[in-house]
Amino acid sequence: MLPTINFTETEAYKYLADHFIDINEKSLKDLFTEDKERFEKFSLLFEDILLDFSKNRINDTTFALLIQLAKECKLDEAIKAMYAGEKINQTEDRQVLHIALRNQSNTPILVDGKDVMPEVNKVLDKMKDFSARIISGEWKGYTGKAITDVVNIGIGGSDLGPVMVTEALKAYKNHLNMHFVSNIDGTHMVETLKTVDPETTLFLVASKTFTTQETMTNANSARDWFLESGAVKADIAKHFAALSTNEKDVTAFGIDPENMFGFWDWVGGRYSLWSAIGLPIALSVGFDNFKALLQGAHATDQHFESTPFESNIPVILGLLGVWYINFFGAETQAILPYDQYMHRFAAYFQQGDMESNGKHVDRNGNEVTYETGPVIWGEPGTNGQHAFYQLIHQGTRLIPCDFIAPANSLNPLGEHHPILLSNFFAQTEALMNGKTEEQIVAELQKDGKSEAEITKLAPFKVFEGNRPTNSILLKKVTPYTLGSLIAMYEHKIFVQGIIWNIFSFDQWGVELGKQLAKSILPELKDNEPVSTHDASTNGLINQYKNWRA
Ligand SMILES: O=P(O)(O)OC[C@H]1O[C@H](O)[C@H](O)[C@@H](O)[C@@H]1O
Repeated sequence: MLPTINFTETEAYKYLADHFIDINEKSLKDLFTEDKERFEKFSLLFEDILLDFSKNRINDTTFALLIQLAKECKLDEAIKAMYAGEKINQTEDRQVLHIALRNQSNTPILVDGKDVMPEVNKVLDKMKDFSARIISGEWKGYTGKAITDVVNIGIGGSDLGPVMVTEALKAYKNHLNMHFVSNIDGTHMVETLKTVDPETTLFLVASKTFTTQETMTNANSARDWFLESGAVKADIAKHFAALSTNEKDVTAFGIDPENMFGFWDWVGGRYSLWSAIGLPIALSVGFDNFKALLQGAHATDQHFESTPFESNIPVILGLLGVWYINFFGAETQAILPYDQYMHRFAAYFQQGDMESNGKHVDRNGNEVTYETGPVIWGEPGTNGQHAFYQLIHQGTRLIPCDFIAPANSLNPLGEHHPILLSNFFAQTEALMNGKTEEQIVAELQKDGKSEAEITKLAPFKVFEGNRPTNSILLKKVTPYTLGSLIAMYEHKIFVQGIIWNIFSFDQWGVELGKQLAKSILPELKDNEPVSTHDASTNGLINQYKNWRA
């Protein structure tokens, strides 16, 4: 069982609330002037990842109080409970053991007294064997040709992780063409099928439950398309595999259980890329790279489990988020990777974070009296700079940003990478220091502007600065480093969920819309006007019925 402490009633919270008044007066610039050791104190090197959190609105006292907050909220007990396989997903009565999927040390992890590692390793071995046969061309389609294209059909956690990682690791990719169909919008499937050949395409039906409406509808359409190509039912075994926990429905769909890659209900959908759901990753970059991804995540898991909070990266990232959300009133968190390959990283953590911590009821079942999970958003640099950074620099909201960049490019092309990184360094510096009115005036005077022009323009050109950022510098984007980085963000989400006293591993909030869609679907069959809903919904449905061809 997880502790159920209201963090706003802790000693640390009360001190932090007072201390916030002091810190809120201070500029980051002053904090750097006051403390020459600031970078050394507030940065951590973990293997090939440097986290610099010195450009945050904290000082020694803030840091100590945040650590105290984590301790008072019994974060240590919560971490132990997760690693020990306790059923910390209490509303679904399940363990939370994505750490077992990447437990490369292979130490026993018990679920209801039974070590899960032999099963985990069995599926990994099956993935290894299967991916090798597909990649080498030994596996043949129904007309004897090797597989050239893989279409993953899944949504949410059965899509976003594999998409994000296969994109992030594109530089390590083999000849297989990867496609991902998630949306129920027929366009997604139709446009994908236009580019593939049934004789050389492998479909992966990825669904933890194997009941998700979008995925099952897409999978049925893919199977129909395949059978219309001249293939017969028996050929399905050569072109369809399932990544699921639900063997019964996989078999009913017509997929050979031999082609089923299983996982378990103690793997949350948004934490499942390390399981059989990661098969598209293993196919795209080879199993050794997939294993390296797991190893990187495992290294973070060990760090998170055993490092004192003061130098524990996920703990620090989580606490900084709490500091901004609950004391400064920040509503969002931007994730800004300066790496084109990582262009889906923020989208991935939109599900990871917002589905986990978008909760308004605490672990006692009471309405919370404080803010919880932030809105996660972001785009790769430098594109974002030319789009929304204006608001980050000069808008009215405080937006904590994580800047992520690799020191080495996987595509060194002329001066591109130094230019990219100069922007990465410049942005956090600009956000911190801003630009004062005196600096602006001096600049305008130098440009020969008149006093009248200077007075008119200066206020618009001031940057108040003092905007907090984390910088995460990676030596290079490798499968291992990426695995470590993803796991850091996962555990950060866990830390925040514990502090906020919410359940991070259920997702009841996605159910209502699904239920209503199911009851509306039969109403769309005929052209009779509906009157069973509110006026707005009736009006929309009836206009749709009028307009549809
Ligand atoms: O893998 P599936 O069972 O098809 O689920 C796919 C997705 O569906 C749901 O809407 C959940 O909110 C997600 O957490 C999940 O990842």
